[in-house]
Amino acid sequence: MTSINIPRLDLSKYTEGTTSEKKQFSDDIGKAFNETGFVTITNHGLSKELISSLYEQVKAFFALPEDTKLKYQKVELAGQRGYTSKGREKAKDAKTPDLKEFWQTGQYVQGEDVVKDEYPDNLIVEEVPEFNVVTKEIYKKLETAGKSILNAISVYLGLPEDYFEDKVYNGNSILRAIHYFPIENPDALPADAVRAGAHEDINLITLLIGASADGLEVLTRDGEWFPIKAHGEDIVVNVGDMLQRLTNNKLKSTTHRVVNPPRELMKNSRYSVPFFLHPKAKMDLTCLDSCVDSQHPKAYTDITAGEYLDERLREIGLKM
Ligand SMILES: O=C(O)CCC(=O)C(=O)O
Ligand SMILES: [Fe+2]
Repeated sequence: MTSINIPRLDLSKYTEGTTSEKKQFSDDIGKAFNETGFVTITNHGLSKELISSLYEQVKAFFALPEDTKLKYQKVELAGQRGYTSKGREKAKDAKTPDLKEFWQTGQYVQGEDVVKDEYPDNLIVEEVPEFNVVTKEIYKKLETAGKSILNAISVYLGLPEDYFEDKVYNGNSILRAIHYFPIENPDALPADAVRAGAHEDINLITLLIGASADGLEVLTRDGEWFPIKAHGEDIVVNVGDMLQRLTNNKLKSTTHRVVNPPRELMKNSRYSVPFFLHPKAKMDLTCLDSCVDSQHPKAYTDITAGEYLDERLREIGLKM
């Protein structure tokens, strides 16, 4: 069996550490992103209490009657805000939709910014008022943690530490609360139906709360699936396709999936909350000069983040 290194890193060593601790963090996360594209993070600024309260509210939302949840489904927004019901999203090359339903919250735009008119408004769940409050707080805290991680990555890449700052300010990031719903009769499922089919994330980096429940697996370079084991409140952070593209494959966007539990546990729900950190649509994803040389010829055409996102949302069935 392949063993892969998914290091557990302390983010406070970067945000509050000495010069040498900061350097160490950049080196460690850079190396891990170069090899497998996954790390787990502690001291990320989200308290245990905040995370439990998030789960409480997420459970309360998904427990609402389907009719109520469907009030918040806006197909014309390609699932980018509000509710997406069962059976709508599938992994890029899959035939059968994932066994999940989810909710998406977008940016809370600060100040006067042209993106205010580009982004759809967030939807407010009237029936569960606290859900709106806690998802907003989680959005902001994960965005802050994500920005620190991008700073550390910039240092690793030899870029100015603030390279991503203006690109992700008021960026198009999405917080997604996912409910992998109970399956009462596993025999009735199509043979290829899974909680989340093998895929790569589209965005720059993903920060995931909820790794404590089993099921998340990454594909190793030897073609074996390797389960991610994280401690209770750890956050799993991985590289998405936008960062892989910008770095001309120096940082790896690794394929991952969520497998179904053993039959006897199919009746249990699984919840997870990924934050997909996106830049503004106008960010240029042209491969960085510093990542292109004769051993690493430029692997991608030039594209902006907005154009790339559009292309990808079509592939997963969310955009027509
Ligand atoms: O639910 C999980 O653990 C991972 C979900 C995921 O990979 C995704 O939504 O992109
Ligand atoms: Fe993912």
